Amino acid sequence: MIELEQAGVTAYAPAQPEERGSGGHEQVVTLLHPTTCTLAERRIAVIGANGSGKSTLARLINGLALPSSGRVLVDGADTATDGAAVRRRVGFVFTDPDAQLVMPTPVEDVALSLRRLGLDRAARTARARQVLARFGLAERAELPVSALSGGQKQLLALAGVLATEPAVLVCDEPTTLLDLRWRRVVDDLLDGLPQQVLLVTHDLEAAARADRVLVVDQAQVVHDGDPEQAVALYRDLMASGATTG
Ligand SMILES: Nc1ncnc2c1ncn2[C@@H]1O[C@H](COP(=O)(O)OP(=O)(O)OP(=O)(O)O)[C@@H](O)[C@H]1O
Repeated sequence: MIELEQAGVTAYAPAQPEERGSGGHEQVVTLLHPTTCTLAERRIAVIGANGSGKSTLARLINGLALPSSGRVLVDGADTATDGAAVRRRVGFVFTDPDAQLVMPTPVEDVALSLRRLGLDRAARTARARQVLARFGLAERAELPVSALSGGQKQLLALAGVLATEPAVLVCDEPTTLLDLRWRRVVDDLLDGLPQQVLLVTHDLEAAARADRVLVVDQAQVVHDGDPEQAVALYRDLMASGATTG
């Protein structure tokens, strides 16, 4: 269970160039206004305009971003004071798989993720191969990661995160870089997972399949609940053209 209790995020932004000469100071900007919600549904989607605060909300959940006010709990563990426990529970998949693939080959990359399970090297490698097979990557286990297609890299990034069997999976636009075929593969995979999944997405079809949808607009959660209403509100916001990050 994910709990946000008045969790808000602010950051310091540099003064605008025209203000610097006249002694302009850094400004505090709000990336997410204080937000309270308890997320227990199995499939949760977060939608909203570019720059609205979706990634900030997602990053709060595994402690990649810490709240400037309030707190965030995952199964009772506070992201600010118990970050290691939170990261063991919450896997995070980035939009760009290159941001998280660090080893030369797929098998080594997945084996690296498995390190914290306390397995020895041979067991890690054997387990990594099993995981890769599940993701249709068995034949590519020893290829250079750079030789994989974008879709295969995204699957590999997902494989590495899911290999550690997190209780919660947070995905920040995991299909944005993919063609329709690979998007379907990843969508099907995410839909079939037993874990709780929080998906940040611009894909309204994927959002409509969720149990609960949060719409973020101008650093604020402006809708939390029914997927159909959420998608309609998002379309209205886009049509009005008033939305900015
Ligand atoms: N450290 C920071 N300092 C200042 N502004 C920031 C910082 N981090 C993010 N922002 C700004 O906060 C806003 C929200 O960013 P966020 O990444 O959460 O948006 P998003 O809804 O995920 O957008 P997108 O759909 O484009 O990925 C953006 O305008 C971004 O530029």
